Amino acid sequence: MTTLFTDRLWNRVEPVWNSYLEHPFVKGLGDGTLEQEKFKHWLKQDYVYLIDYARLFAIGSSKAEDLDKMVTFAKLLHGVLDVEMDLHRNYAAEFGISKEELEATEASAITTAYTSYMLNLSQRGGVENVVASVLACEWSYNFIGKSLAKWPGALDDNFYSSWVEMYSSNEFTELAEETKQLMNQIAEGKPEQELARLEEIVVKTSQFEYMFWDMVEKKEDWPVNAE
Ligand SMILES: Cc1ncc(C[n+]2csc(CCO)c2C)c(N)n1
Repeated sequence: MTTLFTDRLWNRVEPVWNSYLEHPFVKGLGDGTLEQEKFKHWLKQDYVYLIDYARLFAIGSSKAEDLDKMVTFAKLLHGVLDVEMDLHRNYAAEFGISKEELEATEASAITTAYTSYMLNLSQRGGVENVVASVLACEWSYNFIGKSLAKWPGALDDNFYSSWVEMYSSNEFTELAEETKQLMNQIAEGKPEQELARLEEIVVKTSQFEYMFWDMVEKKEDWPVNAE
């Protein structure tokens, strides 16, 4: 039996992703104790992150070599803009933050570095770079959601239960599975050197995911106030 490329990736990223579950921000989401000011920082930074993230799918759609892949990217694009970002808009409304205010958030240093890394790779390469760039984000949130959903009380009604519900939902599991399948299709027949290069992208984006959790935990923006 041949191993899937995503199984090989899993072996590399598992230790990094397990570290997310030990991170105070993620633990706070799971046990419902996360400080709301920290969550607000995540909400705003993640909103502007998702705007650039959505562009990645648009790039993927334009670079797709067949209609099937074009449709997959378009579906993923819709998933970000109309499903995932609705979660953010709903939470923002509870905080009294408008859509416009969310959208006007200035991206922090880490948000900028992370989205610029993915956009640069996706603009330079073909669909393989796009899929390698988006994979860890989607799959790791689903991994976190499903892990937290097993924690006692995580799905009981608390401020963060809809977060856990959304990222562990069947709909998001399917989106992550679809992206994994796409990665496996694209990896098929590629030489080892190319597979190793794509693997590095998934490892780096997984590291960026950790940095993002840490940035929101510390409510970081930019290191020096230049107002
Ligand atoms: C920093 C950061 N990383 C990953 C996600 C999760 N995510 C991004 S796109 C997508 C799939 C379709 O919307 C998912 C699950 C996030 N929100 N923020």
